[in-house]
Amino acid sequence: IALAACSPSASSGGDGDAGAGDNPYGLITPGEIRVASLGDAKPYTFTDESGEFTGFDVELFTDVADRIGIDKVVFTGQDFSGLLAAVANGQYDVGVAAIGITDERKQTVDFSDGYLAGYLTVMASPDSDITDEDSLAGKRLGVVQGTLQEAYAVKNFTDTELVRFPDNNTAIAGVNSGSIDAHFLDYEAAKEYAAQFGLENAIDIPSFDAPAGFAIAKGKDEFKEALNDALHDAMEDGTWKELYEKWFPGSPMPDQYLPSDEQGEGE
Ligand SMILES: NC(=O)CC[C@H](NC[C@@]1(O)OC[C@@H](O)[C@@H](O)[C@@H]1O)C(=O)O
Repeated sequence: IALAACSPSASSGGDGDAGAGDNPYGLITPGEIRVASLGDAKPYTFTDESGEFTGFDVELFTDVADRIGIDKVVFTGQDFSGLLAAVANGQYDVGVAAIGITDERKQTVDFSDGYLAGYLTVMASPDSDITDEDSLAGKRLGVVQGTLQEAYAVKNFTDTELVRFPDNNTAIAGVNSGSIDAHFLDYEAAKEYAAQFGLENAIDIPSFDAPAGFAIAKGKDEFKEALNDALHDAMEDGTWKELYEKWFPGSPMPDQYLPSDEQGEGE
């Protein structure tokens, strides 16, 4: 992968340099944000029938970008396994794809504050006998390479044969064809596939300790701080809540991202 010829922050030099003024966030192309995303992680990030990127994460990030004065946001689909490296080496300004914040990933990239805490889901066909983690022993379980699901399964499902896929679509095709017994993916994406193929959630595992965040290259503190301020504004004025209800109707809503005067109320 050709490293970015010269990262804009290098070319814009230190403070006071005219360059820093027109590219304070060290963007690859001033005035435009290049986003590494996924095409098939509906309803978080996906391409709709017209090929446009959309979904909860896409609309939240686009709102945040607008708040920091950047209205040109270009999304590109990637395999998840290569996404963080592509952000770290300057091919993209940010990664947006329900990317859970973990210490291990923080060795490669920096993250914004968290914006979505939910569940990891093992999904299988209705006639499967998978009902809990123990019943996965001896089974073939799909995981998308590089995901938290892969790391969790390696650590916890030691008697299960893991089959790695580049993306959810190919893994779900594996479940439907019977070549694997179940697939391990994100809760809301599982709900979409359940509706589409009559598959079911067999196990839901909380991932509240690894909320999704926007991934950016290390050392871009001005960009990170601007994203965080805008993200918190979007939570405080109810934009986050509106998008959550639009894209995850009926799902339990974590209250830490609601306007402060709505926090602490019932579930
Ligand atoms: N887009 C993907 O396939 C990402 C899969 C996986 N997402 C986990 C997660 O960020 O999904 C959104 C929320 O539920 C988070 O709590 C969760 O850790 C990961 O970060 O590895």
